[in-house]
Amino acid sequence: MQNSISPPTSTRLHRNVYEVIQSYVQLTKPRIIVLLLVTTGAAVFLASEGQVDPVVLLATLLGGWLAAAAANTINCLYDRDIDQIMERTSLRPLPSGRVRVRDAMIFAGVLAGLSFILLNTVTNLLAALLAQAGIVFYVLIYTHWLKRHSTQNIVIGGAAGAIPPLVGWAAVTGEVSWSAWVLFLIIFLWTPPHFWALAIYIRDEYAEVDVPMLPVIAGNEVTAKQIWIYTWLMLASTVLLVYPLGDCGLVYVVSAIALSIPFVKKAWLLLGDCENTEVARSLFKYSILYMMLLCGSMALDSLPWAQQVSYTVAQRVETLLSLVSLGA
Ligand code: HEM
Ligand SMILES: CC(C)=CCC/C(C)=C/CC/C(C)=C/COP(=O)(O)OP(=O)(O)O
Repeated sequence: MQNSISPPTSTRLHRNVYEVIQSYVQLTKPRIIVLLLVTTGAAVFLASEGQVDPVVLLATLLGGWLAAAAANTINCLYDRDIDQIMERTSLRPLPSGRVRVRDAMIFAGVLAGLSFILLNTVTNLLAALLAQAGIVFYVLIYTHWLKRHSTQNIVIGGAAGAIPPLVGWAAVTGEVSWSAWVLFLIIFLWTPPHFWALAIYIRDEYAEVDVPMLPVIAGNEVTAKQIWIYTWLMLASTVLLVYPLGDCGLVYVVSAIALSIPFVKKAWLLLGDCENTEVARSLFKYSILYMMLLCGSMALDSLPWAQQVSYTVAQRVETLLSLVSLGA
């Protein structure tokens, strides 16, 4: 007989199924994947020059999601010892025992395999191999080799997080052009301000588990200076899509300039007040919004109406300049 206080068996079963699914989803670090996919999507739009094939777009996003989910699951497996100690990560599915190690391994293998099959079948081999390279780089170079051994861990290891746009570009064109490498460069240079801002306000947690993040070893002042330098390098790299590559036009230019102002302001504030964790938190949060909107502006800019706007404005400017030079 059913106990009058406990919920009926079917409700409990539903709750259990829901909790299991939730645990596996958490293992993939889903919120981070959203932004990785936004960068992939931007590459698909740019490479398609306004003629996006919805099947390619969907397959690339799904394949990219599967690969990133596999990479994050393996990272959770590898780091479960330190994740158990850090407050921020202690409730993750592996340290809290909600998912078994063996099951997580199988899950990661299945995700990686499905990613390869999907990308290779619907797009091409290069895109599939690049996604697998992203997993290998993130797991071996970042998680295994650098994370616990170098203050430059996220600079070099951060290259893994810059691979998704290469996957997107390759999925559309079958190759990786200069424009794809510029997208890679933008995300590569964005990663230090993104992560070190966070590392400044959770420095003690990393110190507790002996992970040599820059603020732990070199202090906040050095980290804030590095953030300042990388911010400018990253902003300079965003120009390359306009000149010399000519991939983006007016919508992107206006957005990139507007979005860069708060970035510089927050990095500047941190430079002057590097112990202020609220400023660091605000820069970390803004770095995410910045990348999301910058990629959105690239996608918008690739659409025919935006190309038309850029063309019309360029023509008017040219006419104006020739009138000015005639008058001079
Ligand atoms: C080595 C490079 C990177 C490191 C070490 C890093 C590290 C982190 C960490 C520790 C967090 C906090 C996660 C948490 O609270 O559990 C975070 C959040 C986040 N990261 Fe990164 N990150 C890197 C690169 C990237 C890249 C390339 C992207 C996407 C393009 C990205 C997107 C995000 C997003 C969207 C969040 C917020 C997640 C949330 O709202 O919970 N990160 N990052
Ligand atoms: C193409 C492809 C599949 C590329 C892989 C891209 C990828 C999964 C990037 C993740 C970057 C990231 C969130 C690092 C944080 O790891 P962490 O271990 O420092 O974070 P934690 O302390 O929160 O665990």
